[in-house]
Amino acid sequence: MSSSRFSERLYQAAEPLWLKCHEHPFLTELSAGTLSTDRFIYYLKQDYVYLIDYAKLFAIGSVKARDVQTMAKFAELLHNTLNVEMELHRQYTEKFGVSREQLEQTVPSPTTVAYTKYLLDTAAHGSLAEVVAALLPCMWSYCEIGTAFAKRPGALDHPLYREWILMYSSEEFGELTEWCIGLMDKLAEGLPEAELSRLEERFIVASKLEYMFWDMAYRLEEWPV
Ligand SMILES: Cc1ncc(C[n+]2csc(CCO)c2C)c(N)n1
Repeated sequence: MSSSRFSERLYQAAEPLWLKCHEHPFLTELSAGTLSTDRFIYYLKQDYVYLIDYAKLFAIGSVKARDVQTMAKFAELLHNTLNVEMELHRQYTEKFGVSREQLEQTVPSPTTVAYTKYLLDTAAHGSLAEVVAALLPCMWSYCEIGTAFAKRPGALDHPLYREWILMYSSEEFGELTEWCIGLMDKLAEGLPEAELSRLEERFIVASKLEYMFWDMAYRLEEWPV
């Protein structure tokens, strides 16, 4: 990756935050197969309602796109989120006796509200480039986590966490992430520094919210009142 690419600047700015995610006990325990199931179920339920809002971001990306190819790619991502990623969550939670209705009725925690509303605010008020900057850490960081975990000895042997790791380390998911990174670079081309730093801010805030999401799940966060 050439250093002139805007995505490289984003990566460097977010790297310390992403490393903190890799070191978070939720993820180190997940990759070691020792994460408690109550934490994992809590995460899946919160992530399910998170993904409902996140999917809307792809729909809005499709609306804001300037060409049919980009529209189609966002539609593919929307389809993938609703039917592949959320299906994994439905299958996982079914094993623990949580129905689809219960999943959909999950009360979003404070961190889930913060993250999803931040994304939807970007979609409502931002340019297509801002939307892509805000959604990219979610895809890119999961791709990095999935790929790193798949290489760890024994990580794929765990009967519960295997499917999760396989999904995020899959080739198809890697290609979708690469496409989003490429789109970010294309949209950033020729923009003035003031605009670029606005994009960087969206990317960094979303990266911080990614960290907070892992932490929320580990703490089984509840509303204080
Ligand atoms: C908090 C949180 N952040 C990122 C993802 C990962 N993710 C969300 S949408 C999407 C793209 C295609 O479905 C991916 C990879 C998640 N599940 N939950």
